[in-house]
Amino acid sequence: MADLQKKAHALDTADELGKHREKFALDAGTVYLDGNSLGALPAHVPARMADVITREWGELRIRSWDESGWWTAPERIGDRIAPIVGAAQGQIVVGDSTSVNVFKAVVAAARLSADDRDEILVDATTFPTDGYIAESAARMTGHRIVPVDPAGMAAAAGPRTAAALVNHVDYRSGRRHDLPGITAALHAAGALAVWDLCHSAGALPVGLDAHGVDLAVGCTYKYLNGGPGSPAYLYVAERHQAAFDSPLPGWNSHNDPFAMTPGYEAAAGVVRGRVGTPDILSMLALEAALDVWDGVAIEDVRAKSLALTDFFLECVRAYVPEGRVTSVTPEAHDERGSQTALACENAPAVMAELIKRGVVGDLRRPDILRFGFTPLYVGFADAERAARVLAEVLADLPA
Ligand SMILES: Cc1ncc(COP(=O)(O)O)c(C=O)c1O
Ligand SMILES: Nc1c(O)cccc1C(=O)C[C@H](N)C(=O)O
Repeated sequence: MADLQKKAHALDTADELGKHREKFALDAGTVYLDGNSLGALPAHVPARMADVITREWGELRIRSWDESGWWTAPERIGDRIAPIVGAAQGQIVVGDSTSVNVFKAVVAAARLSADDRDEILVDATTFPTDGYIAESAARMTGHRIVPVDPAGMAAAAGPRTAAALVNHVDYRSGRRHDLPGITAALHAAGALAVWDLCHSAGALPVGLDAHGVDLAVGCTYKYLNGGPGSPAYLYVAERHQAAFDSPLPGWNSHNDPFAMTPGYEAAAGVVRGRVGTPDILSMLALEAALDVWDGVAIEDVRAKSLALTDFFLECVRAYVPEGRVTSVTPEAHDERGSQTALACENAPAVMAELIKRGVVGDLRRPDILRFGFTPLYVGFADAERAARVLAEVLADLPA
């Protein structure tokens, strides 16, 4: 135990990203490993929100749509997210929930594809909302959903495939899927690639432009720390924007919204991914939260994320008796996101007790303990403590 604690100390001392932790509101008594569900609060956000509420809303009122830049916030904040996911400017718009953006992206992909293609492949292991929404979208566009395990996605794409909706990192297992390979295979089959980045954006490089992704969606409340219910985003590759035909053509995506004409005319660019009035308070909290990324390279975040999950597993192996937990997250670095998922008997009771003892992960029923590692604020001593407390809890609870 002392050896691993010493090692954690050495790793934390050498960690260039360690200094970012002080930017977050965290308490020393808690190891927070649930940033893959709700990211921690960047400490400067409350002051910014006080200004938004008292001055921008309270004093400027309606003038803030122009003078405080409220109207253009969805594109402006999209451009802040862009470098984190490897996109050039002008391709990401922020707003609505991930679910709503899945709907826009799947319908738009179906409309962008050739008429004789009637299948939409969907990650069979997807977070449920993507599956539900894709199924409804497909019914509306006259397509058929084909559930496919991501490992078989490249092989499943064929002449009838219009598009595929795939998660970059699986919410449950933490498995990272092969975004470049699957995207290339879909393109070779003449289909479009739609990616859900909820569990990868802010945790690892995505390379949307470099890999030729067509459309993508993601949330901002996990590794981007935007806050509970912060707006999601939609990526539309520049080459698709002119033909992007939104199924939700609200007035905010109109070419001249304040003309208030009865006929719809889509705005140019990614603005056509907007729908109605943006949720400005959440959006501006997200914008402020993104300040923590100034000067941070996503490659460095990835390197630390892998080191953290490696070290956590090393500590689990050292402390937890063989057979009590089984990692369902792949060992191979290129198949892993930024979480470790451990299958465990009696998992609900184990997670409840972990949380009581200050180690906050979460449970995915029936038997998965999820531990998310956010490299900007989680350190190696946290990983060691989490594994140690897990071993103590398991020793105190019957198998
Ligand atoms: C992969 C994935 N997609 C979508 C969502 C959620 O969508 P929404 O933001 O609409 O709740 C989550 C998590 O909540 C998720 O993990
Ligand atoms: N979005 C969430 C919420 O509103 C409440 C509780 C959890 C969430 C989540 O984000 C869950 C998460 N997507 C997951 O991977 O399980």
